[in-house]
Amino acid sequence: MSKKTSNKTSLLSPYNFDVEWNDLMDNEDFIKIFLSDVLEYYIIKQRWYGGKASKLKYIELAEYFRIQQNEEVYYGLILEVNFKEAFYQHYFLPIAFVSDPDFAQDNRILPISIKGQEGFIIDAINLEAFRKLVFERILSAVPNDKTRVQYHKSLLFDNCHYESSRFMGMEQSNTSIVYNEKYVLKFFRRIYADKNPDYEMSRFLSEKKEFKNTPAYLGSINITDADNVQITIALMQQLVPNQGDAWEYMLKELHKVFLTIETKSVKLSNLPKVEDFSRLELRDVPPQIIDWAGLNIITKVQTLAKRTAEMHIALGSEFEDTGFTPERFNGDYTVWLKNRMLYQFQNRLNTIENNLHKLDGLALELAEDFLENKNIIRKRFVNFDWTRLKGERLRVHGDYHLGQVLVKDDDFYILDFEGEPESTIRDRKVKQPPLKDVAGMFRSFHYAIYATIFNNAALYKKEQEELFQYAEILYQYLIGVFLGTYIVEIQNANINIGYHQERIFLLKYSLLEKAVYELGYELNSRPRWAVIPLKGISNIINH
Ligand SMILES: Nc1ncnc2c1ncn2[C@@H]1O[C@H](COP(=O)(O)OP(=O)(O)O)[C@@H](O)[C@H]1O
Ligand SMILES: O=P(O)(O)O[C@H]1O[C@H](CO)[C@@H](O[C@H]2O[C@H](CO)[C@@H](O)[C@H](O)[C@H]2O)[C@H](O)[C@H]1O
Repeated sequence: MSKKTSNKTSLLSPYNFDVEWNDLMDNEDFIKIFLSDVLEYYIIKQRWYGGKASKLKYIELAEYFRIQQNEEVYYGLILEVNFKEAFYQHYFLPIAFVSDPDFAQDNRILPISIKGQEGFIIDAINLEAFRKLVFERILSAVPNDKTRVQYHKSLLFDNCHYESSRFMGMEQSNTSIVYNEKYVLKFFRRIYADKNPDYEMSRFLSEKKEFKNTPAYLGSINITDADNVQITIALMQQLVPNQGDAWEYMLKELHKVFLTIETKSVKLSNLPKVEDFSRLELRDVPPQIIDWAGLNIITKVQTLAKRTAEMHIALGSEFEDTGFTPERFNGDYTVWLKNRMLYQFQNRLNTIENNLHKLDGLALELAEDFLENKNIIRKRFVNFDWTRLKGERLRVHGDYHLGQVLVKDDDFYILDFEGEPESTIRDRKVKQPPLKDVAGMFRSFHYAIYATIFNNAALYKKEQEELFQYAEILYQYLIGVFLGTYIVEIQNANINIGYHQERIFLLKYSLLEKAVYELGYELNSRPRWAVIPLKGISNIINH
């Protein structure tokens, strides 16, 4: 190997290697230069890189494998990124060598010359030939593939051929490719030494349980690492043509509801209140509420509740695969839960203390209340007595909110089963009360209602404080209508989610857990929104 310059950017003249592409990964000089000289600079700029808030120490190559078809070879790399704060993360990066100087100018990682041929190493996903190869390898997958790189396909993925591919181009933490405008292949970027829950859940729900309201599972790629652990690197699903996600949809609908306050002169004092967590059928919703909010938002919430129940019914109806069989609450779960809650809570206290200066007005007031009430909140988390719970725990979605649901015509499709981003891969697979997902969705309703008020402050005539009172009434009806449908559906299918008081206890517990989780998320990424979970926490502890 000879090096023409010691500069560290990808605009350099190439590093020369006197080896074939097929042997490049055995070349120690290449690995050293690739990992330390250039990759650090490349990786921190990527959208999918999740280590931006920490200090990168060094990158190691944990594993590499070949993604190939006949003579065409690409490398899949599993990179171990080590941080100064004493933790590490793994990322998947497939690489290709291209010699066309006009190609992928913005996506080059390293200029090299291999056996005299000058070119660049790039992220292979940029290369159509690579995307086509991956598509064809999944399409031609054989049953029970036991090789190191296992391609799998479902019976639904058949009778087609490669036509086109493009980046999906959505705001996302992984990289998804749309094929033939019909299929979506998600390459996972952050990799965990296990099967990805998104793959497990998608395959289980769609292939095994034929749950229709999630994109159909079509195929996947898993690799077996040096410790014989299976690691998912890609998931192929049907593309669901849609009109956007349920978050955008709700924001639009809620804006109309808030405008109606003026156009129909809806008086707060005329709106009947409803008890927390009531179960409401349509006929239980008072005419004043229907007249204000409109029938559409109510029936949409019922449909979403039905789909949520059907997802949980599918997840709760497995008796063979122990990864999915329902379980009872027990002492081990309780110890696990309390440790997790206390750790998360302490971490949030610290985040609030460090970020108080970013808050003002109502948010600051509520944050100060939060700190003052810390012992009461902590006690709520510790007061979890499993001996009083009769319901079951299931595998759940784990990060269920309106942004994970697609709207298609009058129906909803549930996506992204990767679980809660801050949790370890093992924690994400722990069986939980399904009401935890329901609470996630209720928090999202609460978010959507408050986001509507904040986003449109100038368009509404009433003071914010008064709008918050409308907000709380609307929220209580929406969750009541959701529960009215959800509980009937789930009980008709004999899934045991506990008796009335137990359900309310689990909902409140999970709402508090989720709001505390959100508080950290908001303070780190969009402090202006921290007021929403703070309001949620205050509502829960003051009731
Ligand atoms: N099968 C699909 N059909 C249609 N759109 C999809 C599909 N899968 C994902 N999307 C779109 O891409 C977005 C990101 O997908 P998601 O699975 O949440 O990715 P990530 O895990 O990278 O965040 C979704 O919000 C949705 O808009
Ligand atoms: O990126 P993910 O979908 O895995 O989820 C994370 O980011 C979400 C924000 O996009 C965050 O959700 C929170 O904000 C939503 C509105 O943007 C709201 O609907 C959710 O109720 C609220 O939790 C989610 O918690 C986080 O895991």
